[in-house]
Amino acid sequence: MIIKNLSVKRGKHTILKNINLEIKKQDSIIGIFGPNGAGKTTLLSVLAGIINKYEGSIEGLNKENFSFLPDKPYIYKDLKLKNVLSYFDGEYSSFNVQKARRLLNDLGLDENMRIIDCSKGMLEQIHMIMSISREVDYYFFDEPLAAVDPLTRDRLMEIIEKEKKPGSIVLISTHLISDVEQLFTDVIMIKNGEIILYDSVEKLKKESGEGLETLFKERLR
Ligand SMILES: Nc1ncnc2c1ncn2[C@@H]1O[C@H](COP(=O)(O)OP(=O)(O)OP(=O)(O)O)[C@@H](O)[C@H]1O
Repeated sequence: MIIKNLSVKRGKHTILKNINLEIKKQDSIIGIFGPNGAGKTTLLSVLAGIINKYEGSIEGLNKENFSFLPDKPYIYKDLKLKNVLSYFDGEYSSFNVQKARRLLNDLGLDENMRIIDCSKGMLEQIHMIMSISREVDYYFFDEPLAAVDPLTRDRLMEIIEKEKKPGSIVLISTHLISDVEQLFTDVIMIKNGEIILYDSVEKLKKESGEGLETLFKERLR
């Protein structure tokens, strides 16, 4: 995926400023960090085609080769979980229904449960399972692990690592840096709509001798 000179404006306000990124390292899991309002959701929404008013170009993405998990629940509340499975199965040729069933079962989520009866954390798990069960080249997850308890968070992180399509690339925006930092191979930092850093975690840690959260606070001060 190659992003060239990407800018997003709302009236006089520029939300993303001339972003250039080449994201091509297979099997990378990239954390997108930045303060509130930095532009993380806007960037992921542009990549997912939700926002289509922008300047610049994005190469390498098409309707069928990415899976997007927005920061708010979007699954229709009146459905039972089994209907959600059927819906995804019919809607996306990339959806692996056996994988989704296995993961729901592993997490103890009953297919007969109605979405409206799910807790916030359960909803987050269901959305993640639906998203990761698509066999795609790119996964875009916007703040996916905010509502789950620490044990479930660990299990979901394991699921992201193990269950994504082999060779695929995952972009995850999050504020939970220290909780999830072992998941990331690379980091993108955004400040005021600009990319101020894109590097591998290994290199950053070696250079600074710090954890990612300390680095984040230093760079974004
Ligand atoms: N529809 C809109 N109209 C005007 N401004 C917007 C709109 N959507 C987002 N913005 C502005 O764009 C900026 C970036 O917002 P965005 O949601 O991308 O940030 P974020 O990094 O995801 O923040 P957070 O960490 O709080 O979720 C903010 O200043 C926000 O006010």
